[in-house]
Amino acid sequence: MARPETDRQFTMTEKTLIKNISIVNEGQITVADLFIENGLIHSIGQLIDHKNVKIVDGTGKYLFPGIIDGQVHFREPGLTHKGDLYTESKAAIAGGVTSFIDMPNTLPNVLTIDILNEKYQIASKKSLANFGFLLGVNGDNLDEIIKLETSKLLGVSDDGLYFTKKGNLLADNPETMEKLFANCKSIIAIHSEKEQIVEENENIYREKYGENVPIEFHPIIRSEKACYEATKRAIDIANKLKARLHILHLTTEAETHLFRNDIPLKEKNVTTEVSVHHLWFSDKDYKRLGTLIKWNPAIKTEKDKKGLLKALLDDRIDIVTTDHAPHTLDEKQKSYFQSMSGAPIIQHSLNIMLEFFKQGLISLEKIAEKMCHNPAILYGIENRGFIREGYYADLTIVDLNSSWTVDKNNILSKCGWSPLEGTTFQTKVTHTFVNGNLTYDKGNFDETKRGLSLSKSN
Ligand SMILES: O=C1C[C@@H](C(=O)O)NC(=O)N1
Repeated sequence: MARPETDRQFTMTEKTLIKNISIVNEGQITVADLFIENGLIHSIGQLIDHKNVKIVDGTGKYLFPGIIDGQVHFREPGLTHKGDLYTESKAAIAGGVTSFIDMPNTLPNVLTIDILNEKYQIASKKSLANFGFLLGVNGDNLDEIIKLETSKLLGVSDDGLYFTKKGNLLADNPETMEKLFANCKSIIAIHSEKEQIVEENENIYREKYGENVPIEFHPIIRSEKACYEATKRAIDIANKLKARLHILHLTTEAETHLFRNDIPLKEKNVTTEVSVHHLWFSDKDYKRLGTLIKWNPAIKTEKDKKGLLKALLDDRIDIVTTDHAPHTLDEKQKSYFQSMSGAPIIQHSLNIMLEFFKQGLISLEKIAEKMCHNPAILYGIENRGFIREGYYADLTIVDLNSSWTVDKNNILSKCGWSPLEGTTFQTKVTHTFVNGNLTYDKGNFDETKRGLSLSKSN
């Protein structure tokens, strides 16, 4: 099988034979051996006999393609007191995530190709996982963006830009959106909330409670209406202009009905995702966790949570992401308006989905589809996301019968806390291979290798 053209630096990785493992891939679970050579999956089959290789006994364990997380905020450059490309990629790998796509709301915002290239440079030196970056887009750089060869970009996005730069957001400017959608050839990933509606709601509650609005009102302020109207309008414009639209982190049951499941993912021009926290938490959790679970868009009701899972299972929702967004505890534990939105969660995303499996709510094959195969298809990522001979050996081994509890001592994200502290998971990631290198082995890291930039298939 031909080696992918993108990179040859991993020819030095050790040859490894994973023996007798249940391989979860492309709708099937098959017990087999898998041989890794030169960073790639060399062969899959029964009893492959190789000498002088590292052996990993997979008996009783499950092998997934490495998770591809389509939405993260690793904070570098500019916000590295919260997290950086080294620390957050390390947390990712402990959670079985081998590739990530990072959003443009770092500092400076990623509004030019130079800044985008700088992020790739930093990641190639620091990231333990494979990486891709979206170029930021808002009203200010729109004219520059549409002059670019956008088909070559992994994607463009407005996500999170409102944290560092007010005004000119896509969701509030349909004319800007139309111009972008008409001229952009890459995927356009948008954060879909109408800020005007949110601001009106904020004013109502500020008048009533001052700065100390109870957090329980967060999903009423960042309301279903704000989400639904923004998503509906974006889809209508995308359909009219034949743009390739991706709605990030869907949060309401109402919005799920705007998406189709009667065509294959490859043929969709409008796709969407759910982030794990919107499947795991609901508004019942605000009382217990307060602003620690303040996210934008907000965690909504039990009905929304159930509706999101239903839409994930019936393929109206295409992928699962984390929106991993570390902030320090100080930044989180503030009054309503002052508390930052977002939380670290990448280390536990596979555990969360496997917990749903344990509850009989989703199959292992569906988890692989939504966390591995579909992100690769959706972003057009070459030679990753599937367990196939000739593909990169990005692989995650899990033990489905091993309990552990999240606490401060086992959290790897730089911010050092998690909204999941005290949660016991019944499954454990035991090994993570990145480009054939056993980067994570039962709690120990091999930090000698760096991840590769994700390349786009045509
Ligand atoms: O979309 C986003 C961005 C993120 C962040 O903190 O960067 N936090 C959020 O709550 N939502």
